[in-house]
Amino acid sequence: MEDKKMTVFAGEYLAHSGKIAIVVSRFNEAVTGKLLGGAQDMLHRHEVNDDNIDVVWVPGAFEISGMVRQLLATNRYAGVVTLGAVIRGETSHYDYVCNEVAKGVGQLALNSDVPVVFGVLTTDTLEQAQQRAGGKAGNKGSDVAADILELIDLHKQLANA
Ligand SMILES: Nc1c(NC[C@H](O)[C@H](O)[C@H](O)CO)[nH]c(=O)[nH]c1=O
Ligand SMILES: CC(=O)[C@@H](O)COP(=O)(O)O
Repeated sequence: MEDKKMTVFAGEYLAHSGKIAIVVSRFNEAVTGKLLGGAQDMLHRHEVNDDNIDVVWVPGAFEISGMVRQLLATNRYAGVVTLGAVIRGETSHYDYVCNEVAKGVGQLALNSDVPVVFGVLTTDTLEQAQQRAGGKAGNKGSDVAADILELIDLHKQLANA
């Protein structure tokens, strides 16, 4: 998949303006680990080095929102990436987890001056998740890492307007 054209200044900007946090859930780690790798690879390719990337693991997608809230409160980050994989099981638990993580991350993104992106897979099957974590449907982690860089760029432009 061709990379979206990005402003390479992001790496330089981050060096002076903050870091990027990646909150990733451990549940379905075989999938979320690949999302993380995709996100890190995308950031590296846009000159964001590991000194400016903080990776925070949480048990499951339900815990992502609370951790994002804590990280935003530090005022240390120029952007926050969330990564997870919620895969439907036998019960309605899937629906509750999906609803809460989507609602929580959405509210945080809406109420924060720092961009927050949603990279949590919500799939019916493991195969669907695998396809979106480096399979034939691409890598959602890579996609949202590109999105956070674009948003950081936009926020910088707004701040300088
Ligand atoms: N079933 C999945 C979960 N469930 C766990 C919750 O996210 C949470 O960690 C637990 O309820 C304790 O609060 N989490 C996922 O990320 N993906 C799933 O498929
Ligand atoms: C998304 C979930 O919580 C799900 O994986 C749990 O599986 P089950 O509904 O079979 O308990």
